[in-house]
Amino acid sequence: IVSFAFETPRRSTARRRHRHRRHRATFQSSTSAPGERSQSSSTSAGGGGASVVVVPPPGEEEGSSPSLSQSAIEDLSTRGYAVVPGFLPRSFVDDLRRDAIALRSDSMFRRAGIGQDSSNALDEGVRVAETCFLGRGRRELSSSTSISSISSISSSSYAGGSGCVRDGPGGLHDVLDGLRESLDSLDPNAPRLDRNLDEVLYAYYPRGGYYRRHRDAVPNSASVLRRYSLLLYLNGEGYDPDVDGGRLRIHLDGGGDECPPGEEPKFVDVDPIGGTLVLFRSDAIPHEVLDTNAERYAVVGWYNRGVSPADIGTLGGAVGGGTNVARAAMLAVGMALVTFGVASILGQ
Ligand SMILES: O=C(O)CCC(=O)C(=O)O
Ligand SMILES: [Fe+2]
Repeated sequence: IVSFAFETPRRSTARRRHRHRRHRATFQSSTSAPGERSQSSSTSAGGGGASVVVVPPPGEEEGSSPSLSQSAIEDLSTRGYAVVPGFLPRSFVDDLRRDAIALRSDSMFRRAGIGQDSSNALDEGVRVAETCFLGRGRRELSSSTSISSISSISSSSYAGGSGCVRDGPGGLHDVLDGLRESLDSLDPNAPRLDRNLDEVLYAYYPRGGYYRRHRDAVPNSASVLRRYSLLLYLNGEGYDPDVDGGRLRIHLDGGGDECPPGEEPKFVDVDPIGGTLVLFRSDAIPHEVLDTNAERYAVVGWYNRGVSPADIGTLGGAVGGGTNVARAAMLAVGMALVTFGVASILGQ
């Protein structure tokens, strides 16, 4: 069993001063049982061995939009996932969490189904969570509570009216657009990610929440369009994964929704500390949210490839059986693209 630790930009001001430094974290031997982690680690691994470079990029400068470092891009292309602690500055994290809390108190969250399945079924054996789909400029998501609570606007470049921490300049959607551009640079030969098909939501796990092992993109469903999954944790400074649970477990055993028979479990656990970004390949990385002992907030998103004519049979079936309005809307956009813009879909 191996584990590793790197500095995280939480609590200690001494640590915060060093947050722009580059940290190389290397797996070390440890005697802990699978799933146990060292007290100080932000990420720990079970069963495997590898070297991980984590670069907290600058996010605190006024007016700058956090961007993906080259090493995170390399991690993503070589290992299929990247973890970036401190990607978002604390004030931004706090504003987004307040926005999510305000939207939840305005009843804009729904019990979450199992996202990658075309029926989007509710299954408490697999997942206990609530979600609120976010689209740029979705007007019904302009919570009055969320306007007054946004504190980072005065001290940074965010501007605009209600929901501006999402929709305003330098807000969430701008950050996510910037990440999409970085992801597009990963494989210049692959078709562009389709901005019209981005999916973004707030996710809330209550105490007693979880999301059992799954993949975000599975064949024969609309989720097949998902290329990259994104997680941005929004938990407050008091969130302590040793007590509050809710770690993200990234499975590296080569299996799909289950560990292959006879394989040793191999995984990395990520602390859902506010500001941490996780990106991974939606089809290749099974993962789960371990049981939560406290309320847990995150932005969850998917960057999708465009719809190709070959997809239409599969996706048509998915829309027919679907109850997920956002997914159906996404597919409607995709189908409209096929109808009206085949050339652009084929990249010609
Ligand atoms: O919140 C997390 O850490 C992961 C959530 C997830 O896997 C999902 O929403 O598909
Ligand atoms: Fe997932």
